[in-house]
Amino acid sequence: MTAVLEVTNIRKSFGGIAAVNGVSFDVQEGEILGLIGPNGCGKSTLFNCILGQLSPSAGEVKVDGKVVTGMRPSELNGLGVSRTFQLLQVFPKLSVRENLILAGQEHQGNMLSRLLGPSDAGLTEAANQMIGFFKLDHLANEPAGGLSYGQQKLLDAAMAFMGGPRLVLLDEPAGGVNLTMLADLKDRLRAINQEKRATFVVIEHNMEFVMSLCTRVMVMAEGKVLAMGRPDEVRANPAVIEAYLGH
Ligand SMILES: Nc1ncnc2c1ncn2[C@@H]1O[C@H](COP(=O)(O)OP(=O)(O)OP(=O)(O)O)[C@@H](O)[C@H]1O
Repeated sequence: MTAVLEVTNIRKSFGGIAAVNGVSFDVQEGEILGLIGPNGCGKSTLFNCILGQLSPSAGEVKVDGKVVTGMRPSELNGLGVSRTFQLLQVFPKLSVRENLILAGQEHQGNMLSRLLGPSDAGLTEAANQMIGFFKLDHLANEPAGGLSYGQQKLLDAAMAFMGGPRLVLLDEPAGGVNLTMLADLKDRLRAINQEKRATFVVIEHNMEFVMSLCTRVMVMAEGKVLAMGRPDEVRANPAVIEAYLGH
């Protein structure tokens, strides 16, 4: 079976600092891989190297067996790779539905259809489905800026799933989200993973969220992989406890 994502020996240095120092892992179809580690250990840099925001100093990235190292984010979108950022990417003045339509257009990456096609690019139905799926029906016509922070994070996650991506990289989806919304977010991510067979990689500092959502967890420390395994294995790993969980 071919992995959806294969990362081999990725390195990225900034000046003299090796932010990512030889990281290899793969993610199988339908998996939810958690990526944890202390601040500054290289998680975001690794994401950015996989997603074309940064070009790695060395190493290779494959999606569905195809080498994509150094591809631009828009090209990766075309291959069904999507992401969220640590900071919200919603447009506050646009409604929830309009934000979803815009995200869908971006994933289509086709400027010509954006300019020449219908104004919703034929995406209203897909946006409505996503609104239903993420239980945002009562907010569909509200400007995103009027939503609570947790609701905006839910919308931000929903936007990454427009266009039915094969692989989604989520950067701190639970950051700053209150407990009630956290349960909703986890529930929705689980459901979309199961129903759409979407594969995720999730960077997250909320340990309870990661351990209960993910099928496997990778721990990074100082630019390297410290541990990889099922949540219970990682929790019990003495090196992980020493480097991270214990603090
Ligand atoms: N553009 C950059 N220029 C110089 N150094 C950088 C740059 N981006 C990241 N770094 C450095 O690379 C290292 C890894 O940072 P990175 O943001 O990837 O860590 P992280 O694990 O995502 O941290 P956090 O959990 O705080 O988001 C840090 O030492 C950081 O200061």
